[in-house]
Amino acid sequence: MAGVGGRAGSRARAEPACPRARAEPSVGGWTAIRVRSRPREAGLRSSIFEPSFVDISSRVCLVAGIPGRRLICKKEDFICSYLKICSFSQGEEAPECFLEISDKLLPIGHDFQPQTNQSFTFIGDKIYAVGGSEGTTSISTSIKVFDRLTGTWLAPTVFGTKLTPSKSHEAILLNNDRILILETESSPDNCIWFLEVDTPFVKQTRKLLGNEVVAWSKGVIGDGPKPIVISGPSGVGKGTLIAKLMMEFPSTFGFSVSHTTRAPREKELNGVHYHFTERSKMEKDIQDGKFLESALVHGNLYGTSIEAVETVSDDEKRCILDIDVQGASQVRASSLEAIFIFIRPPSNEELEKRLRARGTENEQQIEKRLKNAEEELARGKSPGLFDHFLVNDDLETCYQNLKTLLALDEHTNAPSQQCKLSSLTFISFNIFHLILLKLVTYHTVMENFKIPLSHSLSKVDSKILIQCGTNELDSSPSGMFVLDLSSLKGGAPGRTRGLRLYATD
Ligand SMILES: Nc1ncnc2c1ncn2[C@@H]1O[C@H](COP(=O)(O)OP(=O)(O)OP(=O)(O)O)[C@@H](O)[C@H]1O
Ligand SMILES: Nc1nc2c(ncn2[C@@H]2O[C@H](COP(=O)(O)O)[C@@H](O)[C@H]2O)c(=O)[nH]1
Repeated sequence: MAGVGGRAGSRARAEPACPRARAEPSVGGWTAIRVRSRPREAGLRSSIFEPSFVDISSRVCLVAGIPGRRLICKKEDFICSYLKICSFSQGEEAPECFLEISDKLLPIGHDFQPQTNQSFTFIGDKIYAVGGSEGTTSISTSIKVFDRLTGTWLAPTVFGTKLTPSKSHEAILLNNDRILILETESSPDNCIWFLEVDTPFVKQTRKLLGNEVVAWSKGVIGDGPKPIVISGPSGVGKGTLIAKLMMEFPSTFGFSVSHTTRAPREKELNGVHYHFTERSKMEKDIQDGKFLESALVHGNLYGTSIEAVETVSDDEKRCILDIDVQGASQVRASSLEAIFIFIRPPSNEELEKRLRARGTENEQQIEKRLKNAEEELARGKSPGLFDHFLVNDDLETCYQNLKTLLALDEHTNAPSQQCKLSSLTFISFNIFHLILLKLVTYHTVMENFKIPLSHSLSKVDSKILIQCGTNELDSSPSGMFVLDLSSLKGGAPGRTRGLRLYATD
């Protein structure tokens, strides 16, 4: 049984004595029903849970939830299959079968009480309860999963950057594998989150851990920059090139600090160059699904933790990973969606010269690294693994090529908006002025965009229509907005990019 999430009521109203529900306009088969109260004359024991009632076609129907909460119900799925069994006329005793079913539907009254600002999303036999708070104005970020088959609550392992608490949120199921969480009254760069519940990343991690797994991924308006994976044999100059990039663009790039079991070199700092760690600890963390990738390289364990990548994204920077070819192919298979760059040496002799000149390995280790370099150079050619190849002969030339590839060289370094505008200067003044005005209006609207408490949502295909009501207390714009999810990219462990947000008439 598929279903949708309902948002906990942020605008609870006084309960009338009689059940009344106002069916709001149906969009794409979805009907929003505002549930107001429980009928006294129904004579239902409310101890099982606090049910809400709606009056549809002169039948009193029970809806799981709390009075005052607004539920969004899809006729064919949630409500109908539910109503068929448990609808009963106003004033009738509730049938026994209903009590049984309601128990399984939401285990409220047992070890769980629904809370304010908590949403429930029904996916198959699971119910995902997100957020909730008792008596406070902010939601917690807790997630509970109820398994209706076993009637038990599961404690999921939660990956990813947890959403920032807000006063209330909406939960909308997408593709049965993730729940879109829209936080009200939050800024546009902080209000869109995805709770992945059955994406490839979640499936894979669930298999690894053998228990329930969910993962947060923050939504990004626009395409956002992809992370960069840099690979190549030891001594080719990856670290040198990355250091130059970080030095020139300190606010653009962030380095993914790997874990390793190798001993620190002189001048290497724990937490800066690597997280130096015990093998048993790292193996356990890998088993616990904390790593995006890991590999045995030159006899030591190396790996990129999910946290390492998230830390850079949380800093709003573009993540750079310096990893070997095995790691690169694991990242390629993940949902990180990065740009993969392979650095080649001008010759084997030059590679050996650089490794020796670096003076960080003993003879035995140098020989091991040189031998592994042959294999790495061969594996680097694997079809579809790397997007770009650079030869690091002259360092400055290679660095310039890397910057060109990343669109960072002087000609393309200007912000895209400026480029767009400068090309418009050739267009007649009036058209230019009009477009400029539209752009400025658009950006002002979008910068200020936040979903006010007073709003309604509907889902049409891959678009979420957000009708924002006027709120005298804040300056958030009113009107209809569209959140277009048709080109989603990436996802946990990382950002979900490719979202479009625009105002519409
Ligand atoms: N183009 C270049 N020409 C000459 N020397 C270089 C060049 N690029 C890097 N080097 C030097 O080569 C050595 C190895 O470089 P670096 O440590 O950056 O390699 P790496 O690929 O990061 O190695 P590892 O994979 O072992 O971490 C360093 O001493 C560095 O200064
Ligand atoms: N698969 C991974 N490989 C990694 C990671 N961090 C570094 N590396 C690679 O290891 C070798 C050796 O590094 P060194 O610092 O000991 O010289 C080098 O090729 C790195 O790219 C990682 O997290 N995962």
